[in-house]
Amino acid sequence: MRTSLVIANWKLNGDAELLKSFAEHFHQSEIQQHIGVAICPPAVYLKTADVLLNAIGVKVGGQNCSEFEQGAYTGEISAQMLADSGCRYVLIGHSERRALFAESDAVMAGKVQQAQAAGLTPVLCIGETLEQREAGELEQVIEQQLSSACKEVDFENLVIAYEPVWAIGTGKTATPAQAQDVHRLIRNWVATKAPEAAQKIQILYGGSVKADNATELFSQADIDGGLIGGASLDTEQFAAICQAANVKKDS
Ligand SMILES: O=C[C@H](O)COP(=O)(O)O
Repeated sequence: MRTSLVIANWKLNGDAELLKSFAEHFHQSEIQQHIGVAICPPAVYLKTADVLLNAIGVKVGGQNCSEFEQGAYTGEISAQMLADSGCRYVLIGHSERRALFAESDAVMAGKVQQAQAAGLTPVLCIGETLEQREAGELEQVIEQQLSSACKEVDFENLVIAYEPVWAIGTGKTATPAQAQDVHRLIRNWVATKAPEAAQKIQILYGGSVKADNATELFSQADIDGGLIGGASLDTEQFAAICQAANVKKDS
């Protein structure tokens, strides 16, 4: 059985007070005893998150890591530094990194390898733009993003997040059927590389997930939870999304 995973991506938002509010809420609700729950705050709050959240079973993650292990790379944070700060996960290749910071497919493999070498679970983010979808390039884009990033990867220690770019922060969610189709495509692609891991790998959906659409999305056969942006800044709404993910899938 696959257990669900819900990850909060705070992006360039949040502060120590919001972390405290999360900690209080999850200390009470204990949903993290039934599904995986993680939070990716801005890097300067990771140690605070480590202290407040790891103790109650909510995992912590970075929003990005360097493709380099160490050296003269001003402003970068290595995967090992994230691990040292209490992280279990790191987001790799979020569409905002790709579009706004010119991260190409070419650097993804290095980041995934660095993350796994540091003992982190990379959360590889992939997804198509509206133009690509309308041009009939969906499958090609998804497979290209997967194959560029998954070189010498351990599929047993990988999470994939499907985030259609046109659904991120726009209020336009993919329909459950649209999302399920792509999640199945992703699982089938993983099966061609690692058949056993394909049934176990958690594939998350991201893009305007809210408390009121989470249940239908998470009930799809190949959707194993979510990567939540805007709605993760509201503790109660994020907790409701976590409750909606409390379903197990056959593996
Ligand atoms: O990492 C999260 C995704 O970018 C989704 O963001 P959103 O929930 O604000 O659409």
